[in-house]
Amino acid sequence: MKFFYNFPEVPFIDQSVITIGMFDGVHLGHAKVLTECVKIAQKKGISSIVISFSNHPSSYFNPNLESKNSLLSPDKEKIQWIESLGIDFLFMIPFDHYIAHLPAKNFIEDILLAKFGISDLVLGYDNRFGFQRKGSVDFVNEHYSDLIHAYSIDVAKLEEEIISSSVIKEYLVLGNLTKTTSMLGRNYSLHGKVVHGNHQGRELGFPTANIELENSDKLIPGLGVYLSYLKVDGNTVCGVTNIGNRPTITKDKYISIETHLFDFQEDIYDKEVELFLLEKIRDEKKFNSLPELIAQISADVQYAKSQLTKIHIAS
Ligand SMILES: Cc1cc2nc3c(=O)[nH]c(=O)nc-3n(C[C@H](O)[C@H](O)[C@H](O)COP(=O)(O)O)c2cc1C
Ligand SMILES: Nc1ncnc2c1ncn2[C@@H]1O[C@H](COP(=O)(O)OP(=O)(O)O)[C@@H](O)[C@H]1O
Repeated sequence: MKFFYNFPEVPFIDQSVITIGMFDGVHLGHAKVLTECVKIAQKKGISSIVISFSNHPSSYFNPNLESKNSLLSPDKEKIQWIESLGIDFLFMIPFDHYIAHLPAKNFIEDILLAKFGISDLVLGYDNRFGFQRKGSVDFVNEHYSDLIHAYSIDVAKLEEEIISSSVIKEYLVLGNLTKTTSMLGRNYSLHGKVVHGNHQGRELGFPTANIELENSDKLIPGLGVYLSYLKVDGNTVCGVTNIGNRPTITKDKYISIETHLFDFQEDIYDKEVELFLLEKIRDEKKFNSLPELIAQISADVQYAKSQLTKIHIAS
């Protein structure tokens, strides 16, 4: 797959199937839409194109609502997941004044037709595009049916609940990894680098790899202790992760993400890692003494190890 951060200046291709959307998280609902694009493209022998945005439309309309603007999948991850579904071209354009005010008619005529020779448009059940969200399957069928076949993809649900990026974000904030995993179709993960902490973990008997996130826009799940595994140097190592401000030791203002890895003694400072979260074990707590914190972490480790006997983690 090839990806670009701007629309091409000149006509790019003469026939294509296109979908448009933020696709944050590339969850199972998104996968249905993207897979349909690939299917149509293969059947017709044409290219599949995704038009997405490098910033969330909500960050344009509500720039101050930071929590709402965090992403399940910043660019790098979005590119990876969209590519894995077989899409040919991804355009991640800034959601700016021009895009926000571009009427659906111009979106279709100046971009979809002029630059990409669109023959098929696939949209999710509630997907809209163009100024005031006027662009839809009905709009295309009404005005452009001689040029474009427009398809709407059925809503994807999990146990009667609509799968959506905002619902997944809510589950992550609540620490519900079971729902998150089922809606994403994979484990939620955080990319980052192992950095130095206060070097206290070792003294407590539980060294922790402190992870600095690669992307500050990435949504951090709710504070607490999680059953998890870490990919480092091509190896998969299980452990327990604390996400929080460590009220027992020092109430940090910032949130730290730190993982104690099982049966592991290596120095992994400065390594690039991917941390996968499987299950929330408990909320973070302020203990009255260090021995109480240590006893609780021991219990967390014991519980996590017993859970790990019941699940398979692909290496
Ligand atoms: C599994 C696990 C659970 C933890 N739970 C708590 C907690 O409930 N409350 C707390 O204040 N700190 C908690 N911590 C954080 C420890 O206080 C932290 O690991 C210690 O401050 C070492 O930090 P360092 O890596 O910067 O040296 C937890 C850490 C781990 C690994
Ligand atoms: N079992 C382990 N789990 C996590 N990190 C480990 C482990 N064994 C060794 N390490 C290394 O030790 C570091 C953590 O030690 P710690 O005393 O908690 O220091 P820091 O406060 O800098 O994180 C990790 O970053 C990693 O390089």
